[in-house]
Amino acid sequence: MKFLSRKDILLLKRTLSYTISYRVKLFFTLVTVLMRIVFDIVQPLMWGKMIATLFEKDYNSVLISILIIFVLNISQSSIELIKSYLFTSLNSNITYNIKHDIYKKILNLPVKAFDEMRTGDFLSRLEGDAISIANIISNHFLIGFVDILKVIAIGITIFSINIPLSVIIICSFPISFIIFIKFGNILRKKNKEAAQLRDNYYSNIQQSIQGIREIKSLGIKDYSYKLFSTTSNKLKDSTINLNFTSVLSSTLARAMNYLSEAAVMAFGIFLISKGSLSIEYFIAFSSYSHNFSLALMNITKLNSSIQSTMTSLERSFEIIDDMLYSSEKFGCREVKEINGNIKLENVCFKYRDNKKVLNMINFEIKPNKKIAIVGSNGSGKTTIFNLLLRLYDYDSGRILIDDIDIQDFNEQSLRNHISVVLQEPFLFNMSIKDNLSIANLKANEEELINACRSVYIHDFIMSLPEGYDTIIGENGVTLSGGQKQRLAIARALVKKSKIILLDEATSSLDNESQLYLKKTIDEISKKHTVIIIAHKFSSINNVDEIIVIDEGEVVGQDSHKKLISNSKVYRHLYENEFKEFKNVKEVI
Ligand SMILES: Nc1ncnc2c1ncn2[C@@H]1O[C@H](COP(=O)(O)OP(=O)(O)OP(=O)(O)O)[C@@H](O)[C@H]1O
Repeated sequence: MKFLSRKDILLLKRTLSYTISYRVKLFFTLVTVLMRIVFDIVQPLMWGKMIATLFEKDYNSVLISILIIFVLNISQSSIELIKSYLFTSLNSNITYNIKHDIYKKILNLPVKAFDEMRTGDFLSRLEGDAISIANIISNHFLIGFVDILKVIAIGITIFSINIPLSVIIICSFPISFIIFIKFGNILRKKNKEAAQLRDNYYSNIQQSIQGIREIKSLGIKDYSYKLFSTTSNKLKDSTINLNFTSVLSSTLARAMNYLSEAAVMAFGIFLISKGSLSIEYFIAFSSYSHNFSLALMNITKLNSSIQSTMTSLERSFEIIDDMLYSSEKFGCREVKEINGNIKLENVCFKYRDNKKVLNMINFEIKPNKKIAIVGSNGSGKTTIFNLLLRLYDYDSGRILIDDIDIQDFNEQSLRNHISVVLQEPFLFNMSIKDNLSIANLKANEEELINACRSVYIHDFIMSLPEGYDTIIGENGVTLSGGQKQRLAIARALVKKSKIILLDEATSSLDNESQLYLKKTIDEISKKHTVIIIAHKFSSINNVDEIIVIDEGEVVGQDSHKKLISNSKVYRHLYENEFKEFKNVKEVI
């Protein structure tokens, strides 16, 4: 047998803290609950009284009783309506708050968390688990509290009517208690399994939607459908199994209740025949005994119900309370303006406990310079960007911007001064104007247009029917790769970032786009420090300097001319690209 552990109780306390902001609503909910209990006690007495007066042929009293029962029923329904509204409102508000807390934490999680967890895991916690927590409060705590009050109130009433009959009802309690304790552990385990299957299910859907182009072009729709069927089938079976187990435990406990209710009936009729119990009280008692054993059963079930939802609690609070990953930490220095000088001193970094990805990286980039980083695949170029953006924290060394350690910058300062433009930039499913101004809500129309002119995309935007108000589809599907990159650079300009990091698109750009991008980089580097991860040598012939990375180390920093004669690695990379180009020409 397993009861709630200390950790579980702490989690439940944390859950209860969500009701604090709704204490007025909670108070009125409890008032309606108390009123409902009063009705539950008065009504059976009225029925008993009515039937007793019917036997006595006192029709006036029968009519009065019917009227009272009618008024009671109407009042009870009205109270029930208010109670339902309050319950739903409490439940929805708490779910809303929990979801907010989870979402806020997700935004503050380090990027490492997203490397290790799947998007579906987050969705599953945000959707499935948050709702379960709110259910714990309304369905378990509140209804549990109601049942305790019911047991006390009805218990006092039935014991005052007849003690032996009341003892018979109570006899079923220990057995149903054992049933629920046993099932509680099983349900907790089954719930954990269901939560994992729900994670898989959400991850699978998210991957399929995100990778729909690959699924279609690879011709693997059947495979994707099969994967979906398998995960959703497993989730369906697990949900059916979970619900069946839950209903089975209630049914077994109910069977015990029916047994005690039958015993009450038999013994009650025996007492009536002996003249030691009136019909009026017997009728009232029968109704009480049903309500009483139902409430008693719910109390005994409380442990197993809570056990079964503990998994959701654990999973949600793992995120909310930073138990899986601590939130990102930034310095508190607000740096308003920077010149754009970047210095890396002895920087070492590894992603996990594997080999070093960057080893003793040292270089300096002066303000308003245009620098290219080159190196073979996996040499660590993107990782340098990741560290500059503080998406990951380096293990040793220092990164300085204008001689200030980037760990001292507060989040806003760092994010404002550095922008990154990825190979496939993410554009939001909204107008071009909104996509630009999302980075700086204070920017006026002129600033947006100037930014677009600098990246040579203004004329293209104006050629669109809706101009700057044109909605671009999710991920900017209506734009070409080059247009997306230029728009993303314009966004960085609107943001007024002094440092722009650009991961050049490898092969997706046509010649015209490449030319525009080159012109864009020339233009923006007059006022910004620009670092480009270059995948093609053709695009770096007019940069100020080139940094060569090899297996996580800087093996050269100079102009193209000097590197060609001094750096073996650079020469090798250059010749390789030239060789590939020649091979392609030969094939053509
Ligand atoms: N999130 C990550 N978790 C673990 N290892 C990673 C992660 N990102 C990159 N790596 C590893 O770090 C190394 C450097 O990767 P990085 O992306 O910085 O290389 P790159 O030079 O930008 O490569 P490419 O030219 O192919 O884009 C690689 O071995 C890669 O497998």
